[in-house]
Amino acid sequence: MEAEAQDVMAKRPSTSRFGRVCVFCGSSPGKKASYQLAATQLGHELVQRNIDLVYGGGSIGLMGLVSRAVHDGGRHVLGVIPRTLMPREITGETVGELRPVSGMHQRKAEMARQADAFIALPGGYGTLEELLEAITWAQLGIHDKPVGLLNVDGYYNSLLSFIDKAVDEGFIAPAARHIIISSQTAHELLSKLEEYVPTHDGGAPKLSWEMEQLGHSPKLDISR
Ligand SMILES: CC(C)=CCNc1ncnc2c1ncn2[C@@H]1O[C@H](COP(=O)(O)O)[C@@H](O)[C@H]1O
Repeated sequence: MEAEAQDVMAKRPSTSRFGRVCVFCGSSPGKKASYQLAATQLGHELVQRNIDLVYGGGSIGLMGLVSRAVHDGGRHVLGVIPRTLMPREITGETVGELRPVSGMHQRKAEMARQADAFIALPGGYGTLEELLEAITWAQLGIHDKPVGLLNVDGYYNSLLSFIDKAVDEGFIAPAARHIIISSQTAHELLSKLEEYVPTHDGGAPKLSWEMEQLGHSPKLDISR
């Protein structure tokens, strides 16, 4: 194949079953350049597969890097942000569309509702909380959306070991261990997420995110 034709093939957008992916990540950049590089590479991978982004809004840390990479690549970026975090001195200058919500719970539900899959990059408490909630919701059958962990430089090795321990100790069902899909690279992770087939524990209830069941507003329906 001629070089020009190869170039066209390489640039040709691939198709994805995901229209939009939710990325959870640190509001800090982390100490290693590899974390920042991974955030940008994940953004490029989404662009290459024609996938839009929903995230927590804000231009700080890894959040800023992934959102800028997706926006600069021409895909839609939706930032969902509680009104209290909207002042620019808190979250910086954002790109794309910003959707204000009334609080942190509404933000998570809206991000989840808008996404076809979840990916966590390295991050701190906020990222862990968002990731674990997405996993918990999958376990309860509230959604069937794949949940991926971008394990950059082994950042999440100890979390994965802890989850294995929880399985060994009888607190997480072996079937639920498979909810988390992890990989060290964005390309491989997206490919695995595309192939993911949800398996449901026959005994687990299939919940819907409704007011009567969970005590929140009906806006928390995240089915898509
Ligand atoms: C008041 C304050 C410290 C604001 C920092 N600025 C922020 N702006 C927007 N979202 C944020 C911010 N800090 C944390 N988050 C949320 O928590 C997650 C990251 O938290 P963390 O850095 O992993 O723990 C993000 O996905 C986002 O949903």
